[in-house]
Amino acid sequence: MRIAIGSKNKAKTEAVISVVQQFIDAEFELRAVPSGVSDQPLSDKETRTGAINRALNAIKESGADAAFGLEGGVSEIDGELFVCNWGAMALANGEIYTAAGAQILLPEEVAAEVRNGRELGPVMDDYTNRKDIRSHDGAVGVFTNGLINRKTMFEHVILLVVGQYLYSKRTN
Ligand SMILES: O=P(O)(O)OP(=O)(O)OP(=O)(O)OC[C@H]1O[C@@H](n2cnc3c(O)ncnc32)[C@H](O)[C@@H]1O
Repeated sequence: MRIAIGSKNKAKTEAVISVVQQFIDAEFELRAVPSGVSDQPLSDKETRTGAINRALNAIKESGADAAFGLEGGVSEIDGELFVCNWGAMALANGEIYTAAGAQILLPEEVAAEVRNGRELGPVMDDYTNRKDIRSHDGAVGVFTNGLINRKTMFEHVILLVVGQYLYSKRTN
């Protein structure tokens, strides 16, 4: 099966490849496609739409049999901001499977910058004094003391997505 991935971010591409290759005989190609949502999605709904758009755009650009999209964002609960993540798998026949990732609270110092219109990626780089956090630990890795990094969190999302795809293909 030819599978496209709608990003070149290593935390995303490595998560998709490491999980999917366990269950599907696949050749992968990476495509940096638009998400069709704002650079910093501000709700679960917008983040999920971004993941779906990335999967659909990757399939359209590549002509692959299936494609994955992963999107990070923030969502607000009772005035506090949580980092949120969504994944989608789109098939050439139009089927779409989606799942959400773990969510954890962002410290108010970080949340305030995002509310002021900055993207979480550069905010996290400034906060940690490190480069390209979004492609490695991610906010989830930083604020769990490295126990769950962004790749591991995305692996869980991909397991949830691929599991639904495999369930739909089961024969009783
Ligand atoms: O290369 P692409 O696939 O675009 O990956 P990205 O990390 O830049 O883009 P996302 O669409 O996943 O995330 C939207 C914004 O939120 C940031 N973001 C989301 N989750 C994050 C996390 O766990 N750590 C740091 N930044 C994060 C990200 O860097 C972007 O600025």
